[in-house]
Amino acid sequence: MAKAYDHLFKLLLIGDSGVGKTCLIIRFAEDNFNSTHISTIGIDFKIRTVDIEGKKIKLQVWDTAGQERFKTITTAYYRGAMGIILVYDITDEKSFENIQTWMKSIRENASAGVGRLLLGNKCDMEAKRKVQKEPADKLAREHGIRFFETSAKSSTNVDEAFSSLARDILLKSGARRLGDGSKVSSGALQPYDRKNASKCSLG
Ligand SMILES: Nc1nc2c(ncn2[C@@H]2O[C@H](COP(=O)(O)OP(=O)(O)OP(=O)(O)O)[C@@H](O)[C@H]2O)c(=O)[nH]1
Repeated sequence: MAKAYDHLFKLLLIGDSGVGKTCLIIRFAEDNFNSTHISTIGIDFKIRTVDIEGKKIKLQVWDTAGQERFKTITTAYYRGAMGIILVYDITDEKSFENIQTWMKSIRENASAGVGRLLLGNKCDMEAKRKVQKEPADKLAREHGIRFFETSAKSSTNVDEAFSSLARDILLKSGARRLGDGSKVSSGALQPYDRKNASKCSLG
């Protein structure tokens, strides 16, 4: 029987409790949204297969608990991730300030060169916005990563964000394959240095 996919990529979402990590994953994997906040206990994952550059990419998306008390459990999963999505809430300044701490946690716990992506979630709540796009854009540029404003509620940029990270991982693994003649199927990826892109259709 033919294999149902060409590549399996493991992605991980991190960020403060309540920024919408679980909702983003549920929107992406099940096209659904729930307005109640049930804090993730430890770690969980969902799967969706997407088509990128003519390849079937199975994305295993891991959801981590944002609460500090689960940190020992969640950081243990960083190492196996090929892409890490850092999420803050555009209505919560503190969650944006803490992105620096989450970046540090990636440096300390993830594989070198892991793909990264910055998301400012809840961009449907423009009236309650506390974090402007410019500082987030600047931060993403400083780290050489892409940035999107998303809304799990209105579906804005959710598919685009996951697909862009998957595409970057695919391209990087292809580049490595060309470079050293060996196939890369996990972990060790090159640092990301493409031009940062950002958009929010509600911006
Ligand atoms: N308006 C709006 N609310 C959202 C959005 N995404 C999530 N929420 C709400 O924010 C709250 C927290 O969402 P969760 O997805 O549970 O947050 P989390 O980051 O997984 O939280 P932890 O599991 O505690 O780390 C819930 O009440 C969601 O309904 C969004 O895009 N827009």
